[in-house]
Amino acid sequence: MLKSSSSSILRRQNFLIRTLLGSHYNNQIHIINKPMQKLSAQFGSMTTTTEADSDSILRRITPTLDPSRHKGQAGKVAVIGGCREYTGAPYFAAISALKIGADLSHVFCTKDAAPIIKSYSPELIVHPILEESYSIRDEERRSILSKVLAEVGKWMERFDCIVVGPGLGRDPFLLDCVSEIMKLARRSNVPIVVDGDGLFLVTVNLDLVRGYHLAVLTPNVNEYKRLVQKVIGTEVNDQDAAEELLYLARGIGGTTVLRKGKSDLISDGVTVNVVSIFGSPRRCGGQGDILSGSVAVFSSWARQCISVAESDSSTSRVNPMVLGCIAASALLRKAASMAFQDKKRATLTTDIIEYLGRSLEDISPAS
Ligand SMILES: NC(=O)C1=CN([C@@H]2O[C@H](COP(=O)(O)OP(=O)(O)OC[C@H]3O[C@@H](n4cnc5c(N)ncnc54)[C@H](O)[C@@H]3O)[C@@H](O)[C@H]2O)[C@@H](O)CC1
Ligand SMILES: Nc1ncnc2c1ncn2[C@@H]1O[C@H](COP(=O)(O)OP(=O)(O)OP(=O)(O)O)[C@@H](O)[C@H]1O
Ligand SMILES: [Mg+2]
Repeated sequence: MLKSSSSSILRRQNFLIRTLLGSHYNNQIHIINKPMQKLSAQFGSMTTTTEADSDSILRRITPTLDPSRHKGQAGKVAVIGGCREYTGAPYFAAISALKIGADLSHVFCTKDAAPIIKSYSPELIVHPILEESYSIRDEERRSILSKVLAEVGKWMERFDCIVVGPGLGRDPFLLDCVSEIMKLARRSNVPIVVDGDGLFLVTVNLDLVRGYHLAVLTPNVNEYKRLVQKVIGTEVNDQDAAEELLYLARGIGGTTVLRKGKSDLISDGVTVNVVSIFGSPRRCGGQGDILSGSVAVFSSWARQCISVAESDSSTSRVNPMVLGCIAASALLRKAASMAFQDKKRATLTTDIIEYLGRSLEDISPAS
């Protein structure tokens, strides 16, 4: 890790952050309730911010199980991901959405990944429509691209949110198709959670999400590093983590960014929130996929909640994508902690998924 005192790059970054954000944005580092907790203890940040009151957010946005509601009203989400190498990631994201309470969960994946993902669960609606370069001829590209778009287009407006990237892979033709799917989602005002290889794509072409307030990026340590390099042009600076994230989110035009780590930091360029509830010391793969599926559901619920309470000006100022991130991060950590209590070193992502329901039940009981 670079030290700010020893790096001219970091000095430049600090200067940029302070100049561009100025005191105005420092004042808006947001505090969603709860006792003050200095981030400096963890990050050495010059910013004081607080732990988000995730329990009250979870209670506020989780819909009641009302018998008058019909299928679909609790959320319809889609995961765009799943290829030859990765079939677990899209499954984890899509099944987590259902376990939290969404009504329908789709997966749009490559043709060869589809039967495998279907075999994991009959609950998922799996569309075998994407193609990788190895399986097509050059002259077929254009017609396949339009077929993919027509197929996804039939569904797009029905979705409350799409998750782009878990287990997507990095095949160039596949990523071209997914870029077009993201543009379609934007035109249809469908929120987009970008994770995994979707972040690789977005880091190469930031315009896919720039200025889109219904997008959330959920980078892990490597994905965050690449984003910071691309947007800010520096190395990651953990000394001023909150300011850096604020600056990054503003650099992408107000897109929400959830930086995953020991504590999860969330910013939309206006506020910075932290979720640091104890989770699990196990770092098995797939936990980020649970998170992206969960953000899709909770941000959809937060949007519903805010649109119902639109007359209340204090609620309508709140960014539903930020609320969705706080709720998802907290729920995952609570579920991970329960799974670890039970399974200890043997804890795997599938074990954590099994605790999502109980974790939410403790905060927002079904009846
Ligand atoms: N079972 C599955 O199908 C899974 C598939 N996954 C998918 O795998 C693809 C690549 O994701 P990655 O997260 O590996 O991509 P990254 O770009 O984060 O990782 C690339 C490399 O960095 C390493 N790395 C990852 N996390 C690290 C950390 N915290 N500190 C230091 N090094 C780290 C990895 O081992 C890998 O060699 C994505 O599409 C992702 O969704 C993952 O979600 C894990 C589970
Ligand atoms: N050091 C840590 N301590 C506690 N929790 C952590 C730590 N690192 C990550 N997490 C939590 O684990 C979850 C997944 O983060 P992680 O960085 O593993 O994502 P990822 O690499 O994208 O995962 P995936 O393997 O699904 O791609 C996040 O919600 C984060 O809060
Ligand atoms: Mg990941």
